[in-house]
Amino acid sequence: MSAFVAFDHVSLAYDDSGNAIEDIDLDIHEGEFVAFVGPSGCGKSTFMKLCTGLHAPTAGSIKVDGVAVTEPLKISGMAFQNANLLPWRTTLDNVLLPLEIVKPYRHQFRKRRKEFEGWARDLLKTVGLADYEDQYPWQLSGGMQQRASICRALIHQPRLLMLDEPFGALDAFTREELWCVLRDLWEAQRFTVVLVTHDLREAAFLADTVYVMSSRPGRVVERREIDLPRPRALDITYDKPFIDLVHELRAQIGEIRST
Ligand SMILES: Nc1ncnc2c1ncn2[C@@H]1O[C@H](COP(=O)(O)OP(=O)(O)OP(=O)(O)O)[C@@H](O)[C@H]1O
Repeated sequence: MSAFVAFDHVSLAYDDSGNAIEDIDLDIHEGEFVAFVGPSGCGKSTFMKLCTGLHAPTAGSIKVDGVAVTEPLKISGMAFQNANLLPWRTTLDNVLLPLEIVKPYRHQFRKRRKEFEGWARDLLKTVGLADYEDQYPWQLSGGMQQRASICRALIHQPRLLMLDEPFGALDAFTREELWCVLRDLWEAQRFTVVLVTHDLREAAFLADTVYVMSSRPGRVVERREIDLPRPRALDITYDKPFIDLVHELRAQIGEIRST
């Protein structure tokens, strides 16, 4: 299988203080769900910026879908720790936003608005927000806002979904609920996912492959395939194989932090 995202010995130095990430060499296949974990400051967000063309590498090269990344990618959707919904727009209108901005949809927006609203409504229904389409962000809980933010990231049917700590600000129960929301969306649509997280359980539950990064300069020190069968139910997170796996990942990061 050829790589969908290909990092070929990539390094990035933001300034003359040295590399933020160094010699990242990896392939992500189309439809794969990968997670990046590592100590704070190891370069997880930097990896995302490189992957989506928000920064250019200082060494090495990056290809997405066989094409060198030289400008911001149009085939990606993104969600972050803060939902960042626009407070003056309803949930539905927030979800529609990328279609007003991203090519080729923006030129068709007026003409196809009803159809696009249908897409947004379908997504909102999938994540349990059917009754909140007309509410404003301040009328939603943090978990609901993050659900809407994931819908917004997916509305233009991106082939690559980039998630930077998307559930980091949520309580443990809501977080686990949203793992399942994301799992179901991914099972149904099989877009490629790059998830950056501090939560090792989250990485192990959701991902096919977990990359562990070292402290600055961030290098990939471990590639771990998660061979737990799919679809995965939350219950598996209480089973021994899962707990052992998370312990191993934790021990590895502990080692990195102490060196
Ligand atoms: N725009 C920038 N200019 C200069 N240095 C930067 C910039 N962005 C990040 N860095 C540095 O690059 C390194 C990696 O930062 P990055 O945000 O990618 O790490 P991270 O693993 O996502 O961190 P965290 O887990 O704390 O979110 C850090 O040392 C950071 O200070």
